[in-house]
Amino acid sequence: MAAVLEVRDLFASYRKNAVLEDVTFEIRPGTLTAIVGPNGAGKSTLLKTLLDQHPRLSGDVSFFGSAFRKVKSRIGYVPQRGSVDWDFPTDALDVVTMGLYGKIGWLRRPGRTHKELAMRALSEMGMADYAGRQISQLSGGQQQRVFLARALAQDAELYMLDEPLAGVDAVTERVIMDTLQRLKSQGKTVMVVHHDLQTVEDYFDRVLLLNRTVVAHGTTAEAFTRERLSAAYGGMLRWLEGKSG
Ligand SMILES: Nc1ncnc2c1ncn2[C@@H]1O[C@H](COP(=O)(O)OP(=O)(O)OP(=O)(O)O)[C@@H](O)[C@H]1O
Repeated sequence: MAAVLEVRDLFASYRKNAVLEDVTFEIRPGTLTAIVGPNGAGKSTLLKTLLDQHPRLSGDVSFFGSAFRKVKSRIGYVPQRGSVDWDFPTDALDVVTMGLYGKIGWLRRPGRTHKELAMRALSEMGMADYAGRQISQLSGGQQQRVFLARALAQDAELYMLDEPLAGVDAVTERVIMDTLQRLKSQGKTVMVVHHDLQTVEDYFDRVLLLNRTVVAHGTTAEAFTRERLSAAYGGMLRWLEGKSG
């Protein structure tokens, strides 16, 4: 089957500081992949560069065999919660409805069916009761659920999430992971920047281990090994001492 995402020889930097160097990998449909690596490894920059939010110096990126701008509506992106202005005066339902703009068209106003789609996505995330709540008045975990509802409403084929589990409680973590597993079982493709090494093996079937370049990529059993992790993190990882395999 054709790749959902193909990345070849990708380089990116901030001014003169190289962040991504010669990044090459391919994501197949129906997979759930954790993007793992130390702080500053370039995980967020990778997502932003793939999604044309950060310039690439060189390299090729194709989604479904096309450039990002041609297939945008098939890709749902959930940025890091901290990168968003949550004081912006809008409510949860509007945030989700705005995610539908690719479908609505920029010149048309959302109609009743769009609001219904958005409500359904909020309900799936257990957030229906908060539809009319200003987003500044939601907890971190609730904001994260609204963000995921927005991506769900978009009905994308590929979902890219930047640390969706950061700072959320155990219930929200469960809701989010169940949702991602369900998307996978529906044949969708999901890529998640993930920090908690303890849960990688439980939650994900594939791992892309990144430290400026791809250190390992494959099934969790292949890529998430002691050897590969120490290559990515250096000898600094105490947690590795207790890890088998
Ligand atoms: N806007 C920016 N301007 C300059 N340098 C930046 C900027 N954003 C990130 N960087 C630098 O680029 C490198 C990669 O950052 P990035 O946020 O992509 O890493 P990350 O793997 O997502 O890190 P973390 O796990 O801490 O979120 C870091 O050294 C960071 O300091």
